[in-house]
Amino acid sequence: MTRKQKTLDVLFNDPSITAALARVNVFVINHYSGGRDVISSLIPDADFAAQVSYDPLMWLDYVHPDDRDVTRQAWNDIVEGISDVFEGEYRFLVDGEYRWIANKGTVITRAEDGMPELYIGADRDITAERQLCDLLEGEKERLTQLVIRDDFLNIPNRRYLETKQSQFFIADGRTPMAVLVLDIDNFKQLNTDLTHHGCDKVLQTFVRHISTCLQPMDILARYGGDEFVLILPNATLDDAQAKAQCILDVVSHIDLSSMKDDLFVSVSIGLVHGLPKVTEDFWTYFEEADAQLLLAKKLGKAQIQSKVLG
Ligand SMILES: Nc1nc2c(ncn2[C@@H]2O[C@H](COP(=O)(O)OP(=O)(O)OP(=O)(O)O)[C@@H](O)[C@H]2O)c(=O)[nH]1
Repeated sequence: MTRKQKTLDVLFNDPSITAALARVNVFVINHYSGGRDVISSLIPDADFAAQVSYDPLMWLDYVHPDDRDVTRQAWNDIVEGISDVFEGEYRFLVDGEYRWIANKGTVITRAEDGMPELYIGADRDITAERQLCDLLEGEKERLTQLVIRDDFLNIPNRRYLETKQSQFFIADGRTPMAVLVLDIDNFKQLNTDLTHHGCDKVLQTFVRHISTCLQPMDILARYGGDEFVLILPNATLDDAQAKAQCILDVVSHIDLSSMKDDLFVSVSIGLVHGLPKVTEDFWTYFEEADAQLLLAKKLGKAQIQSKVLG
């Protein structure tokens, strides 16, 4: 008896070994001309087991359509003899439902035509692990959103500006960028006139009004208190100045008469525009815009001061 036949006898003809292998998620497939033997831990599907044709690609029909192309590519390397070792994670039809399976295995022998003959691998149902990972990922994303958003005004906060710069600030020397720093004028006095609670409402109204000047890709963040940052990726200087003017106008139309007569709101804006260089970051632009804001305050408030960075 050949060494190979001995191996096959042990694997397939000793029921205790067959059962033990399946229990520890080891599966073995022996293809031979005209049929195949399978020891399987996770492929109890009667339909699959009943298939006898020698088609090493047939099992891919049981892989979820969304995972099939990637799995097929990896398995093709095995079939074509490019590699003997296979590793993959995919959804597989087990007893009528798709389960996530991790499969790692290797071809032990090939037939004369080079096709895989004896394949041994370990497969594991990782559905519960995947579900837990998805749950944790979702929770992580939810917590991240909580940390980088101002939950009172429902816009990004300072931490967003500090941690997500790569998402909104392109510094390649050729992409235009405008950064505006906005600060409500005389908010301290307004707090005295309208109470802190009343001014909280003003902050919400302020954000609602400003939003009418913005487009989806513009980012309005609360820096803190009554100070806000507006990032206008890809904006021309004219666009940025038009938006700043729009903000000045809509804020001047905020109606406080339901709270108190003869009160109005205004905002001062520092605007910086340029083509950020690789040596610059968001804070370079922020500092310059903040300096322009200070100038606007000094020159009488309710105005825009701009600077173009070289
Ligand atoms: N109602 C309310 N007030 C806040 C909040 N955060 C900060 N403030 C108040 O906003 C005021 C900010 O005042 P400043 O910006 O320093 O000064 P200002 O009176 O606006 O003066 P200028 O900025 O020079 O026009 C302070 O009185 C803070 O207590 C908030 O969340 N709600």
